[in-house]
Amino acid sequence: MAMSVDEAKLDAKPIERHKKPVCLIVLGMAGSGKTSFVQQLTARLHSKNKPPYVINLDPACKEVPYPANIDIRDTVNYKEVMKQYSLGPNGGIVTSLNLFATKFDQVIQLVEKRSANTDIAIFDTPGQIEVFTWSASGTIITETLAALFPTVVVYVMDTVRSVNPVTFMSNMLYACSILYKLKLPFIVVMNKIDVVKHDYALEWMRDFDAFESALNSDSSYNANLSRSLSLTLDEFYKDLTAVGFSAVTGEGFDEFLSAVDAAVIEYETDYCPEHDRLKKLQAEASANEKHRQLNEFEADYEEESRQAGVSTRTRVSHQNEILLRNRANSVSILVQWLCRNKVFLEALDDLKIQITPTE
Ligand SMILES: Nc1nc2c(ncn2[C@@H]2O[C@H](COP(=O)(O)OP(=O)(O)OP(=O)(O)O)[C@@H](O)[C@H]2O)c(=O)[nH]1
Repeated sequence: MAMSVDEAKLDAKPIERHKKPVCLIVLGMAGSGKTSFVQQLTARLHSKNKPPYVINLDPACKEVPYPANIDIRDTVNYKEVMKQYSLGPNGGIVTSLNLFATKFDQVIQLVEKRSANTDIAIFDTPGQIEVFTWSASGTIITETLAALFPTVVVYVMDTVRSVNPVTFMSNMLYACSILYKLKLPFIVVMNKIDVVKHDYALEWMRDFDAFESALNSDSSYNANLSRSLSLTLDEFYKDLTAVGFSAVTGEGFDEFLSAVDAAVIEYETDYCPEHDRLKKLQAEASANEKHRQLNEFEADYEEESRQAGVSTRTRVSHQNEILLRNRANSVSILVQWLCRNKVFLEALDDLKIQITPTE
C-alpha cells in the first residue's frame, strides 16, 4: 500500500481538488472518543468556514453533541426495533443499521447534492465496533461510499488505555483486521493526547525492543502472544499513518487534515485502479456467465422444438413452456434470448408488439 505520491498533486490543495467530498468513516472501540472526535472535528471545520456534512450512524446513542445533517435515529427507532423483533441491544443496533442501509441511496444523493460546498462528510459509527465492521450493512455502506467518493477509514484509539501493551496490541490487531478487510486508506487517530502523549505508541510501532521491554514485567499468556504478534505486525506498522489528537483541546487537527489529504491521494492512486480492475473482472465474468446461460437456453429450445412439430403456434407454445420452467437465471437472459429468436419475433410481429432489449 506504499504510496507513489505525485508531486504536482501534492502542490494542489488536496481537498479542493475534488468535486466530491471526502468521506471519513469513524470507527473505534467503545469509549475511545469517536463522538468527541467528530464533535471537535466538526467544530474546527465550522470555524474554518468549511462546514462538514455529518451523519450519525449510531441508532442507540442518547444524544448527538454535534450538528448532524443526517441522524439514523430520525429514520429508525432503535427501541421499537428491539421490541418488535424481540431483540437484545446488539441485535437491535444491527437490525436498525440494516434497515437504514436499505435507504442509503438517499444518503448518497444528499451527500452528492452538497458536493459543491462541502469538502468532508463524516460518518460516526456505533460504539460496538463489530456491529459496523463485520455486518452486511456496514460493508454495504462502506463499499457504496468508496465506489462513489474518496473514502478514508479513521480508527480512533484511546491512548490512555493503550499504555497497557496488551491493550495496545488488541487495538492494533483490530485496526489491522479492518484495514485488510476494507483495503481503504486508513488513519489511526491516537486520541486523548491531552492526558497521555502518543509518543510511546509510535515508539512501540517503530521499535520492537521498546515494545518488548514494556512487556517485560508481564509473563502472562496475553503478554507472550502480544510479543509474537508485534513482530508479525511489523509490515502493517510500516504502512500505517498515525496521528496524535485530543478531542478535548483540538490538538492534532492540522496534522489530521494533512493525513486526510495524503489518504485521498492514496485512494486515487491505489484504491481506485484496483477497484476498477476488480469491477472489470466482475463484469467480464458476468458477461461470460450470461453468454453461457443463453447458449444453454437456446440448445434447450432447439431440442424441444424439434420434437414439438413445425407450426409456429406449437413452437411458440413450447417456448412458453421453456420460459415458465425458467432455466435461465435472469430476466435479462430471457429478454436477450427472445430478441434473438426468429420464431418469437415473427409471432410478435404478427401481434404488432415490439420489445426493445435493454442490453
Ligand atoms: N481527556 C480526554 N477525554 C476524552 C477525549 N475524547 C473523548 N474523551 C472522553 O472519553 C469518553 C468517551 O468519549 P466518547 O466520545 O463518548 O467515545 P465514543 O467512542 O463515541 O463512545 P461510544 O459511542 O460509547 O463508543 C467521554 O467521557 C469523553 O469525554 C480526549 O481527547 N481527551
